[in-house]
Amino acid sequence: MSKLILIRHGQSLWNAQNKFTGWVDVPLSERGRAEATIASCKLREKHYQVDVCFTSLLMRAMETAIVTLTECDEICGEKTPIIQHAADDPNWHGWDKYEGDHTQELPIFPASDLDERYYGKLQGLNKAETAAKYGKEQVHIWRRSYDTPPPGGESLEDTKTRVLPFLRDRILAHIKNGETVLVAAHGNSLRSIIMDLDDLSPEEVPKLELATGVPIVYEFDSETKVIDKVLL
Ligand SMILES: O=C(O)[C@@H](CO)OP(=O)(O)O
Repeated sequence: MSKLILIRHGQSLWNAQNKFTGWVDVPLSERGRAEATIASCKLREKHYQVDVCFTSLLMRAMETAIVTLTECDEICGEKTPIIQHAADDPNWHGWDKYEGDHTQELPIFPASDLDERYYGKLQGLNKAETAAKYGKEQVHIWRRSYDTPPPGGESLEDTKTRVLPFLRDRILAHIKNGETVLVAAHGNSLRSIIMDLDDLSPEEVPKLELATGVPIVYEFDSETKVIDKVLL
């Protein structure tokens, strides 16, 4: 049975400082790495084996993917997770030049399509201070409404517009093959995916909150229809 395991990155240093992060490339905190370790153990307990992994280009999602896949490495089977960088730099001398045994590799594909929502002028600001300045209600609209973007940034609708083609063309292609896919990404790129899979309306999605480092596992039937969803 195909599975899609979604994981929001573990706590980042700016999550810990309550700052808007968006596209700023902030690494995990110590707690964030511990959350990814716990996620890895939970996946092992369930005997899940990952066939392919997708992450955003941002370090906090990549770190989460690597820790999740390597802490309890049974979830990779006997395979080695290897990052498959996009080879569009002419000076790139990377994995595509290597002609080894690709059957022993678990590919990790980093993709900007899965990046966090761009938070525009709010990036780097403290969330509580911003709420004190502009009002709690306004900041809640910027953070959780479907179609109102934060100043100079992306709305959830904008984020969903770039995430969904990637979900359909890249991620669900593996689900159709009966594979187990791990996606390590962000609150709002994952909200976009969950909105689609759970068929949530723009009125329902503001209530959807995702904890850091908690795997959400979807199971699909052979028609790529969701038949089960569990939070580990
Ligand atoms: O700051 C951000 O990039 C996101 C996720 O941490 O914040 P929010 O929860 O407001 O969407």
